[in-house]
Amino acid sequence: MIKIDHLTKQIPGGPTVLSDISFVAHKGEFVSIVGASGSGKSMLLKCLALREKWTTGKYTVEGVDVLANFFTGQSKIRREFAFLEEKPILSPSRTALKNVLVGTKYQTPAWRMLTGMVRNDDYMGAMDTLEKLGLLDKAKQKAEQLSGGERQRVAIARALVHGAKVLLADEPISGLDPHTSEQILRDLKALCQQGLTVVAVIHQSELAEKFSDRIIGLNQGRLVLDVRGRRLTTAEKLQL
Ligand SMILES: Nc1ncnc2c1ncn2[C@@H]1O[C@H](COP(=O)(O)OP(=O)(O)OP(=O)(O)O)[C@@H](O)[C@H]1O
Repeated sequence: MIKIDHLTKQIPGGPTVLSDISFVAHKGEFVSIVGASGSGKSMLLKCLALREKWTTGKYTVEGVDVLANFFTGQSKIRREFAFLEEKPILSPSRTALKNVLVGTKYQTPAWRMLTGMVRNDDYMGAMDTLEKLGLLDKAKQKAEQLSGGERQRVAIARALVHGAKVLLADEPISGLDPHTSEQILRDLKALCQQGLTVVAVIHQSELAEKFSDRIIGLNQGRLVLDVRGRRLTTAEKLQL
């Protein structure tokens, strides 16, 4: 379980961009973060990924205080939490399969990223994962020839192959057409049913309602909604 207690982030010498945020995300849950532009969604996700520091507050994973424990806290997050960028960074001249196998700088040693060398027995797992995400026929295609939705799914496959138990996705469907957006969210939902935890920034609240188990709503850095297992009421939507 991921647990955030009273997290506040103040930019040094600047504004407070997250104020007193508390929520939990259980294993296998699909949690959407919604809110207007500038409400702090990406900042919250980056704090969860340890890409940003917060000012006060406690972050625990499986009961372990993340900041107080290096190996069972910070190191575990770096190993098991994958951050999915809005526009995934793939190596354009490498195939989808090679991108999945090689991993990112957070997932794999630098020498492997540079040389592209992988173990033969890793191939089967990568192909299985690409198949699960409907990309088997694209495995040998160069990343630069893939569509936006396919690139996003390659990034998801890459995270899974490198052992991600939690996906932190920053607007994973931004710029994609409605059909592809739903396909990606359906894939993520199916992975949650297999035990993956997903925390995703989603701009369209109707898609968040359709696919997520829990909706966290932010307004000007404050948590204004924490809704589980149902759609948002009109009054709740007005709070965003
Ligand atoms: N380094 C920084 N210095 C000052 N302000 C910052 C910094 N980083 C973020 N902010 C501010 O924090 C607020 C929240 O930013 P964040 O990117 O989390 O918003 P968001 O909800 O993800 O917005 P969007 O939906 O437009 O991507 C914004 O007002 C932003 O300007």
